[in-house]
Amino acid sequence: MGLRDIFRKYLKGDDTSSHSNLNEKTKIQQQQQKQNTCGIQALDKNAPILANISEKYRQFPFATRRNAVTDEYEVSKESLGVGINGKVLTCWQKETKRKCALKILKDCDKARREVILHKKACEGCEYIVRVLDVYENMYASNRCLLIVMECMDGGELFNRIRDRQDKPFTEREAANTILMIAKAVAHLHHMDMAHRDLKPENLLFTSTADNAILKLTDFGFAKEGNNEQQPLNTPCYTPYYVAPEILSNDKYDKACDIWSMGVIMYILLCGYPPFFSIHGGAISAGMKTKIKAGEYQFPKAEWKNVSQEAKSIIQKMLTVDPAARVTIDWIIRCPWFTGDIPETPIDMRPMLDTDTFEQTRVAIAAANHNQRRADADDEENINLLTPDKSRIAQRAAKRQRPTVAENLSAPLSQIEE
Ligand SMILES: Nc1ncnc2c1ncn2[C@@H]1O[C@H](COP(=O)(O)OP(=O)(O)OP(=O)(O)O)[C@@H](O)[C@H]1O
Repeated sequence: MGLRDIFRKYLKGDDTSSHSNLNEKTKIQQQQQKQNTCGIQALDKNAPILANISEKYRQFPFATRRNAVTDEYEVSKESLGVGINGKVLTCWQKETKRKCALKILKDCDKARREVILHKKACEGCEYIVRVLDVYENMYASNRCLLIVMECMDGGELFNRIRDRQDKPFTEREAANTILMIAKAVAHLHHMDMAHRDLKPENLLFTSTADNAILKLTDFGFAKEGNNEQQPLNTPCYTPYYVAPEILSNDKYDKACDIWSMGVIMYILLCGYPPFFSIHGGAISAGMKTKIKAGEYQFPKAEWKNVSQEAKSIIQKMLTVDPAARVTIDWIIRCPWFTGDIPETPIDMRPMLDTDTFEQTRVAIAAANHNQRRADADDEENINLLTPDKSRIAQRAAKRQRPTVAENLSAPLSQIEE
């Protein structure tokens, strides 16, 4: 049995937890529908600065609006996506009828940092989701920041590949996709910013058209400058994409984006991640060891038709020592992107298997939520769905059988072929 089949088997292996995860997701969505647009209110012009906002974030470096977002936008109940910070809703600009996306964050330092960095990053780069407006409003009795963004109608990276039935994904397309990600990351790194949460859920297509552009979003963990004496106490990560230096609690910044890109590139070329496991918690000790040692393989079954050049780029991206890892400028210059790339079809089904992939995301989000709540740094950024998500997290923590996410977290060496 090849690694692709093993990955597929373990994705599908845990029916009970899959169902409960699906139910939890439905519950989150129902709760969101209830909470949605009702109760968004203007913020009084003279409302005092929140006591918990630190000096650094008191002033936005751009104009925000304090009138209700509903003055200019029709806010729908339709949810475009579920993130750990809550909901992203569809809205329409009343004047232009333009479809947009609305992300609501409880106002606090972390939310302000996200908005400020996202707005700054999207200027001058077509590969980063545009922030159109920022409102300071009241919502569900909380002071909130409402980010109006361009609507990415093509959806998330893997969902688009999965939904495409007509032709298989190829190495040529993988190169085009990675190049768009690389251009977004290059823009950030050149402005001395690291994204630090690069994953397929944060990579969205403008539309479903063939020539759609892939753009990066979610600056919730982005960091500017080289202020390295203050790493997050408990780094947040999605197990598949986490860089070894984060697991070792070392300083981490731009180089961790390169590692995550390496993982995404690996998946795009074979259909399963370089590091996954079948036992233990959301990220098992065995999986951590493998990531820290940079131990992964290019099994012949899936990799024999992939170009040597692509493999070599992945190897350089997945270099354990962040100082020795290639930089984004090196990656951008690789001839692989522009050269004669094979049209080898890639079987993405294991990773993209419709339901299991969604359920895995929910389980990982729940596990991460647990971790984030333990981090005093993040404590104040409680999202508007906290009660529901806490329940999922508690349930995930108590569950005897491994969840789907947990299934994905055992080292490859533990898998017997
Ligand atoms: N501009 C947009 N257009 C369309 N869909 C979007 C847009 N922004 C976000 N989404 C959808 O909402 C989901 C959650 O958005 P986002 O990642 O910004 O939220 P989050 O709460 O910070 O998530 P995370 O759990 O990754 O930290 C995305 O994965 C995507 O599916």
